[in-house]
Amino acid sequence: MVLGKGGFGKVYHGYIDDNQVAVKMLSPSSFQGCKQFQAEVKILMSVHHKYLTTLVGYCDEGTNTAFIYEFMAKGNLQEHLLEKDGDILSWEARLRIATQAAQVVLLEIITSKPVIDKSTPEWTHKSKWVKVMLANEDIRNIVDPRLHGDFDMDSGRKTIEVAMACVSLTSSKRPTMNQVVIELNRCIAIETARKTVANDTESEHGIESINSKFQIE
Ligand SMILES: Nc1ncnc2c1ncn2[C@@H]1O[C@H](COP(=O)(O)OP(=O)(O)OP(=O)(O)O)[C@@H](O)[C@H]1O
Repeated sequence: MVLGKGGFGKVYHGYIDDNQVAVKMLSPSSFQGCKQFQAEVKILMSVHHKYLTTLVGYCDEGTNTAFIYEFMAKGNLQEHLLEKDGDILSWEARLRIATQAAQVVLLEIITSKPVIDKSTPEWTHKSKWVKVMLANEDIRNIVDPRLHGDFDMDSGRKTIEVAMACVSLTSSKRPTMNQVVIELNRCIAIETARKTVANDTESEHGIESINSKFQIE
């Protein structure tokens, strides 16, 4: 069964003994190619992290080139974000995923793996729109409307600012991954507290306010 398709080629569902695995076959026309395959195997064999899918093996025999990963039963993030029906991810869950992803990126930076794609024309257009909304304090229009405003506005604004700063064209304006993780963790704390003290507006939880400011181009 085909699970999906990425830059290397198709990904199939399989078994090793009784364990489910995902087999990513390198297609002959793959634009990521053999060099990238070898680089990825080298990194994934040495890097282990709870937020990184584990590489359980690989095959590099003649024209048969494949990665074998542990099977992720809950599917991919994009499907969850774009899902029309069913459960949508809460703001808090999204923040946690972003923070965990940032931690992985941090790990990838430490291991010298390139991670961030350059901006596209579509992105330039979209980022201008986001900046206008941010300037107008109009973040409800930016955040997924299916959340119906069920998130803390301060945490929402800060998350968007962090995201925008991360994709600044000028590298000196981009925050470090440590800063990203710290800021997103603050956003999570605010969101968690908002839920915890929903019936107690006079919160005494001493949540740190978000004062730091990123420069956004
Ligand atoms: N370990 C896995 N467990 C379950 N499904 C997976 C797994 N790995 C990949 N898939 C499925 O296959 C699809 C393609 O994955 P793949 O990693 O090739 O693409 P990608 O995320 O675009 O990465 P890239 O193109 O950078 O290799 C995913 O979106 C997912 O649906």
